[in-house]
Amino acid sequence: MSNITLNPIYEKIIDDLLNQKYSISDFFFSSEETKELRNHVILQNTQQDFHQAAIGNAVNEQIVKSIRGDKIRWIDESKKTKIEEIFFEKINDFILYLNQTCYLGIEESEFHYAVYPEGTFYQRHIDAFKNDDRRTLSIVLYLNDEEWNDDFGGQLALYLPNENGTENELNILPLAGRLAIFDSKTIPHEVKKVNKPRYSITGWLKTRSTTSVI
Ligand SMILES: O=C(O)CCC(=O)C(=O)O
Ligand SMILES: [Fe+2]
Repeated sequence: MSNITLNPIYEKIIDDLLNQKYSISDFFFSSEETKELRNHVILQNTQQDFHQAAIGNAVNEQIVKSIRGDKIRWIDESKKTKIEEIFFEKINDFILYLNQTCYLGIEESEFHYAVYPEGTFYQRHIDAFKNDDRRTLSIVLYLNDEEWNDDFGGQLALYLPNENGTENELNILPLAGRLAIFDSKTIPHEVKKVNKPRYSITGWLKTRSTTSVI
């Protein structure tokens, strides 16, 4: 650990994750980087490269839409553009830091762009799949414009368990450049209905599977 330079932004995220299983950071990416990623996602969306997001192996589109209405496009890290390269450089540096300081054993990551058209939402859920326990940390970077407020909806609601069995609902506004990170296996969450298009990059840091039989 001696050759790791202490990074205060990463340290704050790690402290939060250890103490409360989620962290909200407004300083991970610069406003310039956020703006470029935002322009990129808007341009791609106009080129209609996005498709209706699925849920597990559900096939009925009407049922899927009653649970989640976002449209997504997976990012291929091997074909990254200049701004995506900056995104992955920062994320991969953070993964290295997590592995070196917390021994998390992150071996893989996956990210997609997401657009929530007006009137859509994502009902309460947990990100880890029942038959695949590799998703460890969920990461969402919001790419909306600066003046997003409660009237626009689209809050990320985290449902945080209390010791007495009740839970607290924490509502997070999807502000430009805001990074939300939370435990993929234990934190139920939802995206409240949006009143105007909402843009983000969502992804997961994954460990080696502990359930698969080789
Ligand atoms: O966009 C968000 O705030 C959360 C998205 C989400 O929960 C998901 O894609 O699994
Ligand atoms: Fe989720």
